[in-house]
Amino acid sequence: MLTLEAKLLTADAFAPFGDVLDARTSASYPINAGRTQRHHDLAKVETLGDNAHTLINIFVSQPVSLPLSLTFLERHPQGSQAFMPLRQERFIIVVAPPGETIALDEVQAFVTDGRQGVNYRAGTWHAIQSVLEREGEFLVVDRGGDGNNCDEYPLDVTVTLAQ
Ligand SMILES: NC(=O)N[C@@H](O)C(=O)O
Ligand code: NI
Repeated sequence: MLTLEAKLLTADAFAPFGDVLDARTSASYPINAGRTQRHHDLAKVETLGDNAHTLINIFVSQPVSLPLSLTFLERHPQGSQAFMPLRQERFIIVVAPPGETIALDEVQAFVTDGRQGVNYRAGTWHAIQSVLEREGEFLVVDRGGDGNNCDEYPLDVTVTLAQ
């Protein structure tokens, strides 16, 4: 059993796994006669394989309780997957670098602050959507197309919040 304390999410710490989406820290430029700031091209959407195309989805998730017990991580070998909260929900992230196996010492846990989203790059091992405290509504951008795009890796992980 692997026990992890979730750290506050930062772009640097998350860099091996993908991108952090955050309008407070990303560059932007004015459009629409200055009425809008465009935070442009924040993450790389990957859609690989036959008939690959981008999906725009909304996930409505029920909250998880802490400590969070996981029995597997999953990956999407043919595409990235982005989660952006629509109502400033916080969520737990558990990730491991892409690869055919997962080294326990490479598994990391994070918690978002409500204004952050993430984009898992293709192949990054991750826990399924785990929103905290209340029902969460997330814009999700990921890959549609032919073939399998979801592998599971059995792994027992318990996650708490760092005090
Ligand atoms: N299965 C699905 O669409 N969602 C998962 O990939 C997830 O990361 O929540
Ligand atoms: Ni996923």
